[in-house]
Amino acid sequence: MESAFKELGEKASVLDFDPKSAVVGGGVEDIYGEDTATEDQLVTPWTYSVASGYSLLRDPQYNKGLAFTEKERDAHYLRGLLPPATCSQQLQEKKLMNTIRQYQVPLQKYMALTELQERNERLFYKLLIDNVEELLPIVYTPTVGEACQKFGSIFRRPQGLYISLKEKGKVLEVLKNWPERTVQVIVVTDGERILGLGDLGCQGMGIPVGKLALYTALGGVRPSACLPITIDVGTNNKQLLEDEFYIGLRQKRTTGKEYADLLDEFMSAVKQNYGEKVVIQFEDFANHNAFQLLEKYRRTHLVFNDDIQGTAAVVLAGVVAALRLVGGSLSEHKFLFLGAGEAGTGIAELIALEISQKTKTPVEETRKKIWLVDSKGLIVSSRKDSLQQFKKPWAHEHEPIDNLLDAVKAIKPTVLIGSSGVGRTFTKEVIEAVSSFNEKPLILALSNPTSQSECTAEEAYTWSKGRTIFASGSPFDPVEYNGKVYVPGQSNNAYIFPGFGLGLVISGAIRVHNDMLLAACK
Ligand SMILES: NC(=O)c1ccc[n+]([C@@H]2O[C@H](COP(=O)([O-])OP(=O)(O)OC[C@H]3O[C@@H](n4cnc5c(N)ncnc54)[C@H](O)[C@@H]3O)[C@@H](O)[C@H]2O)c1
Repeated sequence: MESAFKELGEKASVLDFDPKSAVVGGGVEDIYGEDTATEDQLVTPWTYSVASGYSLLRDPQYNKGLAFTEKERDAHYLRGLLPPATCSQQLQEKKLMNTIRQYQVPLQKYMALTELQERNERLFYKLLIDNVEELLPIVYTPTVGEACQKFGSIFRRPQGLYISLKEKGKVLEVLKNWPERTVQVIVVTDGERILGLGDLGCQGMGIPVGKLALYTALGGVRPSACLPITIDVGTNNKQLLEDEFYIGLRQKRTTGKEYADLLDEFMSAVKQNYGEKVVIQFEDFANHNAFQLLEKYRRTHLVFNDDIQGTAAVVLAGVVAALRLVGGSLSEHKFLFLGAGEAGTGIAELIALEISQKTKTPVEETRKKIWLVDSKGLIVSSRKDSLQQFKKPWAHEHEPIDNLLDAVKAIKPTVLIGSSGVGRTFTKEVIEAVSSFNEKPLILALSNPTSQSECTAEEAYTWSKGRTIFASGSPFDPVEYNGKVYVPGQSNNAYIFPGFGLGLVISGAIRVHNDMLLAACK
């Protein structure tokens, strides 16, 4: 098969590699602890082997299947390796969409798309771009959640990079095993809080893979510049630990110093290998790590936590857009959240910042318009000592309330936001209560996947007698109520992270700031 490869050496840069844009980083800390951009340095060009013939048909990056033209078949030693017919990409797309639409089970559609990605990457992205509304729920929430749950059983070819405790001390070497040298966006998870499904350990890989597919389909970032990574530090999911098909480390999650050291090694290795300007998107980390990691690395790396910051930007954008229907300015509204984790407190803070900027009021004041309920009830000042750090700014003066319904009645919010990851928590009583003092209540049921949504679109419209302005994290179909069709919105960070990440890449940013998020949501 050797003859089937053409050693192109430096010429390969024309195809896939631009040495001028490649940098190696390091970063020097300045006296304020903020490090500054590293001077771009040229790196030695790699020698690339570009497949032809039989190997080309098995190289997903370049394979076109029957869409190879007669001329290409001659040029790339493909004669006889394909049936005589040629078929345009449009026709291939039509055929595949027909096949995918025939599958009744969403997971089968997911698997068909994964196989396509592994076979013919260009066609996969063409399909995704042209049919984004139809395929988004497959490669992303809700189906990707099920795919992660069953990842071990449906696992065929590895996608992305796995860094486990076994690789401690060798993370840089692992990164060097990845075939692409020019990486612009990394999405990384440790699998501890996959959607609202909890700890899925190593099987969380479906999330970075799905998110990065959207970076390409919606953001236009080249697939080869996207790197999905799962950091496997074990799992506390007993079912997975006992599952013979589980693909991850079979041990309880490591915490404390060992966890922090591995993350540290990873973050430095990324910078060393890909430079300063690679976006590192943290995804589906549990909140006890997510806030700390963001705080720790936001001054030294181009990091972005989609659950905290992406969700915040997209929800603020949604709320501002909804004001055209519900009336009033942002500062005239009162917000109540169910769920005070990454999504909830992230959104709350960005809303408070926007009001602060608009009204020239200190953010400590504007936060008072926003209330949060967690698993122990309304967050109030008497609970302050026992609250996690990220909840403390939301502990306002109020008597304790231990459930959502009473909190709704007491606070009388105009906007009700669900971000607890617990399904069916916006009950009939809750929605009726919020509808009793609002002409048009704004209700956002953000928890994913569909099974964890705080309520369905149908429940929201029916229980509010068609008055709610509603959006959800996972998509719902339009609902007919009293002879009128209501089309629910989808409030999901998928609307923002691909564009936000692209913005970071093309602007050459080296840090993420809140102003960028506010600009993105506008
Ligand atoms: N739509 C989107 O774009 C989007 C973005 C991010 C997260 N989410 C979804 O939001 C949910 C939460 O994500 P997160 O990252 O904030 O998780 P998290 O674990 O950081 O936060 C969950 C919060 O909910 C609280 N909680 C748990 N059970 C509760 C209960 N029974 N009653 C009240 N509060 C309860 C917890 O105390 C915690 O404050 C997940 O389902 C996730 O998929 C959606």
